[in-house]
Amino acid sequence: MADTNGGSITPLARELSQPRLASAYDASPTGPQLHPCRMRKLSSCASLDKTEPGRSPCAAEARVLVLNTGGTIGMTLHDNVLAPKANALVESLRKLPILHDEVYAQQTGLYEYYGHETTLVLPLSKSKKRIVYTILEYNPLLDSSNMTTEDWVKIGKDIEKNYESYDGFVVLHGTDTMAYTASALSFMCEHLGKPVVLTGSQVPIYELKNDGRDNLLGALLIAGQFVIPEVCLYFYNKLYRGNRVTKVDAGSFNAFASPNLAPLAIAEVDITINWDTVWRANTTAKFQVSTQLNRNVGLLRLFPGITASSVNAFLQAPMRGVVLETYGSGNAPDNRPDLLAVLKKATDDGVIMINCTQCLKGTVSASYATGQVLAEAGLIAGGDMTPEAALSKLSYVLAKNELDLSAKKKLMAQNLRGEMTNEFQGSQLCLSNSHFIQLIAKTLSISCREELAAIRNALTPPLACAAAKSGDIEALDALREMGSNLCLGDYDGRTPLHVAASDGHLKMVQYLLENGASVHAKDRYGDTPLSNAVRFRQKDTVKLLRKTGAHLSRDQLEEAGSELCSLAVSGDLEGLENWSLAGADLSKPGYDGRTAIQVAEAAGRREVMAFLVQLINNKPQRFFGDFREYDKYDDDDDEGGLVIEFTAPPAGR
Ligand SMILES: NC(=O)C[C@H](N)C(=O)O
Repeated sequence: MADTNGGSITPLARELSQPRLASAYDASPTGPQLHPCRMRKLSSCASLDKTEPGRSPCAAEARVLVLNTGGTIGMTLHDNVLAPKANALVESLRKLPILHDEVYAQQTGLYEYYGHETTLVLPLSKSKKRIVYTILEYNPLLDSSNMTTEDWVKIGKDIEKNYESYDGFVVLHGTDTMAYTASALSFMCEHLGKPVVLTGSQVPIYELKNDGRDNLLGALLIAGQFVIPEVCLYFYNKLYRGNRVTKVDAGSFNAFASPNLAPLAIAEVDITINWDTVWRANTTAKFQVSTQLNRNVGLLRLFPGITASSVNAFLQAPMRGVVLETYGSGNAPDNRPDLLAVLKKATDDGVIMINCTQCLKGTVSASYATGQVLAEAGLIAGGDMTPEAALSKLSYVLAKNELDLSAKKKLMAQNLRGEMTNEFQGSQLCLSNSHFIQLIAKTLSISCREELAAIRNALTPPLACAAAKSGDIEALDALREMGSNLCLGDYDGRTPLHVAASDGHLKMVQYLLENGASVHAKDRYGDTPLSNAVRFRQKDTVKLLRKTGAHLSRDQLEEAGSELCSLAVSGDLEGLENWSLAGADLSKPGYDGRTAIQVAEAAGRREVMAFLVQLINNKPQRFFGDFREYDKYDDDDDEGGLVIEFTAPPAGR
């Protein structure tokens, strides 16, 4: 097994690991040639950072897909009213130097490489990243007041379709119903591992003084640089969890609030991510979008004197789910038997009703008799959920036809995507209070909270990586219980999952995936846990990561052709199999235009050709050796009639 160099791949080790394969391939009869794409990337990326000899050429480029659904950000005045203007946004962004670097685009052949006119690139970010973004404009563009559940489904499907090609997603959207869309998408996106950031503006981006440029820039910087596996909303320098926001101001740039959850990030001089609050992945399942939504849901706001008959009319079929907006901490009149009877009848008939407060901030609690009556009428306490979140959650849960009514009710009471605060939260032991950190702080004479947090953030990722390296799940569990975030990277951006994947600690990989680790984390070299597992030939880990939705990046897929050719020349079947399991296209040409099969043929490696044919035909990939060639292979046969028969591998292999 390859030496993983302590779980952390130094530039030197990386350089040392390449030449054997590169030279074998370069020794091919036609000699080395540079693929045009690679030439572009090498020259462009070299100009970014010449000081890191082993850095993957494109580690510093991230890709973001922008779905432009409409909203004020792209509106212009027609007959004195604002309305969306089609086909105008890309051209005006292209002229804004803070949102597009034309020189870089030209010098690096960006347009030819990405093949479309709607791709732009941000100037170099503070952390030396290039964010390349492609805008997909919807037709028609909508004022968000015109949006329906069909539009949520379209956005969800577009994210799903493009998921593997981008590092993150930005959704441009009107502010009026943005909180509803953000909430709905948060539930629809199951096992999300990448950032989806909704944003828009209060003033069109075409106007002299507007908030659209800053909002779009901030959303792009976050979506391109941080693996925040959540549907978020970015507005006026703050990143919020999408299902926690509500629009609170129609006339200010500061239009949104997240009353019951602190922002996930604040973008001031620097972008500061509050990693303690960011939702952590806990799954080994692949990302998917659930597009089934039940439209028979509604919001009903209590007011003094509301009549039982109007409530009764509202609750009639086909209504299946209702959010009742109640007073204070979830209260309703307990002296109105007529009203309570109507509510009870509806829940008895199978309508799911959620109790949410009308207050902007706070939670539904069982402290008053006036609240108790609603529980008795069969309503489910909605905790501190916003009505927008509760409504879209109902729509999502009610559409799960495989579940019975009680399972649906159970889901409604559960925290699915961080939309409600768990009761036990807050009592969690925090690492900043732990003895270990306290001791270090004392030794260093540190007492202020910020410095304590800085120590914790600096110390825990390397500790977690060390535990992952030694396969010590107990130590990781202790770190996790103390509140540390197992998806954070060390000084090289390497996360515990990178380390465990490199070493093939399968149980550890499984544990990490179930406890917040992201399969999409990239280290400073652009490597992901999957690319590490491939490099170190950890076949079972490759399989598990793939099952969890890990995939090679566009650049890794591009470069795979040359890598496969090198492996083919050296007869490295195990290496080829690992690339194949990781999703590489085995018929991808290398840098001189030949495929691995052609290179194997030129090198006289028939066993490799046979193996590749078997992999390409998707036959069971179970052997590294014994097969017998059925020699109909004819070098002169231009039709390429390759026929190879395999014997069963010997027992016990
Ligand atoms: N600021 C905005 O975007 C408001 C606009 N009416 C919309 O929601 O589309």
